[in-house]
Amino acid sequence: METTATATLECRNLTKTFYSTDPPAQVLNGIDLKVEAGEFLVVMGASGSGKSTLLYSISGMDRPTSGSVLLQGRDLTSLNDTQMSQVRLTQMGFIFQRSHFLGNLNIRDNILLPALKASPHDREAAIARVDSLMGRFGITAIKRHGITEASGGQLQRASISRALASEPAILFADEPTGALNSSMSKEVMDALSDVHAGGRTIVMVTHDPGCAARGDRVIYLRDGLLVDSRHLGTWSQDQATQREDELSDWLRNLGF
Ligand SMILES: Nc1ncnc2c1ncn2[C@@H]1O[C@H](COP(=O)(O)OP(=O)(O)OP(=O)(O)O)[C@@H](O)[C@H]1O
Repeated sequence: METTATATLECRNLTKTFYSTDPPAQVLNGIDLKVEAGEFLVVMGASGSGKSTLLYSISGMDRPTSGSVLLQGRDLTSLNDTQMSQVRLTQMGFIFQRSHFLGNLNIRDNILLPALKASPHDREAAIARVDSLMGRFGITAIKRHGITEASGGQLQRASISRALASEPAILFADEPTGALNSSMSKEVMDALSDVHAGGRTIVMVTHDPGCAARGDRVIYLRDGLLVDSRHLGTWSQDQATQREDELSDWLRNLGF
């Protein structure tokens, strides 16, 4: 039976200041957060509140100024760049608002590439995983297509397949539906709900209460501080509207 890799993620007193501006920009001002194994955590807040900076700081894409980040108990801030790259490659998956794919490779080879890099000695297994993921997310029919021949929703599902192909313990998503219309957005969120149901830890930044309603818990940032959070419990499609309405009320009260 397939076991899903999953991990806890914890940050303690996390700060981030960008010194490239004058005056320096203090963007994260001491964030304490624990994401449980298998949890789907959503990060919300007004534009500029520090959501992406938090995501980058806890996923090793950028280094925090101070504080610690523990992935399954291991402090990522103590790793050098090579060690951090290896953790990102083998234990983390990433999805962004716009997927970046190589134009000279078809969709399947784009998905396969990082999986082969993560486990170069296990080519057959990587191919089998990629084909299985493409089937699971409904994109097998376009596997030999070029990047320009896929819709935005298909590309984001390809992006999710690529992120999962190396069997990461945690998936980070930064506005994964930000560039999609509502039906494509639903396709992508259905795929993420499916990933979550499989037990993987997910941390997602979004502006959209409908997407946020998929999570187990939503945290709200203001000026680089975690000012409130809301537990939603397990997602169910039947309660989608109710969950979104409740979240929207909560967000309105927070001034969103
Ligand atoms: N590399 C950088 N150098 C200087 N300032 C930065 C840098 N990256 C982000 N910032 C600043 O940090 C603040 C927070 O940015 P961040 O992208 O984390 O916010 P956000 O909440 O994700 O916003 P949005 O919803 O608009 O994407 C902004 O004021 C931004 O200008």
